[in-house]
Amino acid sequence: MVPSRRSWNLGATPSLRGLWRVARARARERELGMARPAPAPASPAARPFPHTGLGRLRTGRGRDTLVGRDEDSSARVAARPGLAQCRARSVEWADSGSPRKLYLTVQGGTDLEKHRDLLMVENERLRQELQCCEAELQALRAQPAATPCQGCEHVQESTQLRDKVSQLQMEVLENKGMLSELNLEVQQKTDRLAEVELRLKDCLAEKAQEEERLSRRLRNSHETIASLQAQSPPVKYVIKTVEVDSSKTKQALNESQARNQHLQEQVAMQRQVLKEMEQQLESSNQLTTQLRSQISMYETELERAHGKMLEEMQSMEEDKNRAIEEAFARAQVEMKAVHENLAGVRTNLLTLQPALRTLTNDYNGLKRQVRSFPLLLQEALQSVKAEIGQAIEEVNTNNQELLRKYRRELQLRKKCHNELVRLKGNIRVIARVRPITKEDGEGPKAASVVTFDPDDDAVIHLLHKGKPVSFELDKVFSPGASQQDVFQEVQALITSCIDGFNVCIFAYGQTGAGKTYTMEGTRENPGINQRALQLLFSEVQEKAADWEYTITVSVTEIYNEVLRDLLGTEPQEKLEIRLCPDGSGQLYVPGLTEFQVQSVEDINKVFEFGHNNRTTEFTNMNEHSSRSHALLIVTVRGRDCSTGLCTIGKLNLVDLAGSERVGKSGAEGSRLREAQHINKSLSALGDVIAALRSRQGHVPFRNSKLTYLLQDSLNGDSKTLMVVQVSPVEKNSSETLCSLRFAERVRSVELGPGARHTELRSWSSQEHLELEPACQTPQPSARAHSAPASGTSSRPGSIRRKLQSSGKLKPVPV
Ligand SMILES: Nc1ncnc2c1ncn2[C@@H]1O[C@H](COP(=O)(O)OP(=O)(O)OP(=O)(O)O)[C@@H](O)[C@H]1O
Repeated sequence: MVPSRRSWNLGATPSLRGLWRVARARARERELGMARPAPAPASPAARPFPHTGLGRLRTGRGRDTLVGRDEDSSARVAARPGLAQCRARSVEWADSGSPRKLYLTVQGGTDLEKHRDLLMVENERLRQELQCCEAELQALRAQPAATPCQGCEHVQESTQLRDKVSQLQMEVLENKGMLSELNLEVQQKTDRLAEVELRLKDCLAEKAQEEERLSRRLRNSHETIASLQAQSPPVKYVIKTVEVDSSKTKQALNESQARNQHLQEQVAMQRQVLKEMEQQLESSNQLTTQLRSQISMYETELERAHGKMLEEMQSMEEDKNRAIEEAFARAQVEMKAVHENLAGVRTNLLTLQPALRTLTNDYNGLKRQVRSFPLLLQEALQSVKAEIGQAIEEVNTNNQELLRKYRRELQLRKKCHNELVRLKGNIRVIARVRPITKEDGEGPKAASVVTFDPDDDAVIHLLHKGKPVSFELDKVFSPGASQQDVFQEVQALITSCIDGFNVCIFAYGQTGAGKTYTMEGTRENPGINQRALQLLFSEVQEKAADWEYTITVSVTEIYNEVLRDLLGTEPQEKLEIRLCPDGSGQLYVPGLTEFQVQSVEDINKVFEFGHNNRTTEFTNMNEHSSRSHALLIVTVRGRDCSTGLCTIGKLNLVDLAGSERVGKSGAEGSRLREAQHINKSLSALGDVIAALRSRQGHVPFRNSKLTYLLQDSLNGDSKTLMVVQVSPVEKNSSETLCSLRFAERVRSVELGPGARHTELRSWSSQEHLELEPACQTPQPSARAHSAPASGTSSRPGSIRRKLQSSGKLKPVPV
């Protein structure tokens, strides 16, 4: 009979140690518990294997081998092809030199053992399959890396496949771990089973020995009893002994039976344990089956992935080939075209060569020219420069000449115009644009919309709502003009007052446009009023050798259509404008205070006093808005000492109240009433101007106190000048437009040439004055005196008389 050899991979040394431990424990039990002689001790290598009772253990060269002989299982084993197959594999595997392999050949074996063997072999097979899978995986992993990438999509898919493969690999690794755990478990169970089997066999052997011993003793006893019964007298004694022996034997028998019982119980228990273990093995089997199915699933997955990858690679390869073919075809076509072009170019080259030669010659000629060109150019430039310089000089000279002529013409034109104006008696109108102040605010609304003509100082341009509008007046002063500049323009008019002319200068414009600044000015920078009086003083002083002059001053205001005396002791008192009863048609204001001024200090005091009494308010447009029309009336009386010629001139300096749009200024209550009065009187002024312009028979002077008081200045023999004040900012452009339009209308009004008021009589002759019939006007009150709006040859006497009677001809401290 051919000995069959079953082999297991017992895995590790602990399994052997466990077996030896069990064997030792059994021996110790026998020694101590059973008090039976233990089997002869043997070295682990030479000791017979307790479970099989066969074989010996050899250890060497990194592997443990247990060798024995199986005498009866070869037929059974051979009946299992799986086992036969796996045995072949195991041998093969062992030959590969893997360490720690044990080959155990046993005699016989239970079904359980066979089953266990199968499991182990199956485990082994699975492990080997796993290894194969790993190897395949490695190969698959290596393959895509070597494949050239031909497109982003393929790369992505191959990356996905790689991921999938690595995932599968991970799963295989996990399964491997599980399998090795399972192996371990199977190993442990096998150990335990072997241990239990050992114990069971020991027990059975002990029981058989005991039974044999007892039956031998019983047999002996029976023999002894029979021999004793054959003897006569001592039989009794022997019987007795036998009885004694028999009871002892019985006791031993009982004990043996009890022990037997106990051992049988133990065997039953062990069987139970075995059963449980079988069940556990069963479940292990199931688990193994599951794992196998999983592995096969993974394999399928792997195969599919591999197949897909191969397909991908195939398609990529095809794409690559196709692209190469297309590129090749294209390149061929292009090459063909290039060849054709080349042929054409060659032909051209052949024809172009003569032309090239000509061109080269031309080029060389040009090169020579270019080389000499800078020199030529420099020469030409120099001559041109010289010519240009000369021309510029000529033009400049011409320009200068033209400019000079133009300016002279302009002056001449102006002079002629002024003369014309003087002859025609037009009202002269000048405009003054104030600078932008911080009260104007900031932003686009506070931007300037007024521009000037650099060549003509009589023109002003206004940008109103995006449209440019131009105005021509007699003179325009820009914001940079000083008080002195403005005064220079009017001083000729003022000095004519010394010669006996009536002069009226009034400032007109919207509130906050700078009327008061122009007329009164500031303490440091006085306006027309103060400068006019200073000029008059200096002029009369110059003429002092030949002329005697007296200068008197009255200050009045029209507030809410009420005329008030600002130098009087009772400024609230209402004054009236009356017609001179002399029938001359002249006007005078009874009760108006008149101060004779002899020095600049006197003037300052008068102004201060008058200023303090003037009605001003805060408005949205101006912090100190003049709410009234203010009039400074300066009367200059002169007498030529040699001829006795008397002159009387009157200077009316009027600071009109500012027109304002009620809504814009935010006026209400008494302020609203003020504004309404101001606007009413200004519109009355407009009506008067319109009537004068259109030469109407009736001019509505009496419609307001203002026009009534200015009647003499606007109608008749006065020289009148209007200063129209302009705010430059955008938000006031509407008011500026109105003011400038009004100024243009005023400018076109012809009043007729001014008349000089002279008389050959002595101002100092009281009697003469008393005898003057024209001046015999009734005195309205003890202190009331007139300040006629204009003088005539008959008026000076009456004025003087009135002043003398009031005692105010002398300077009065203010
Ligand atoms: N030419 C100028 N240079 C410097 N500041 C000026 C000039 N003109 C006007 N201003 C300033 O503008 C402000 C308004 O001027 P002003 O009071 O003279 O206006 P107004 O026309 O008299 O106003 P209202 O009619 O309300 O009395 C003042 O603060 C004044 O100092």
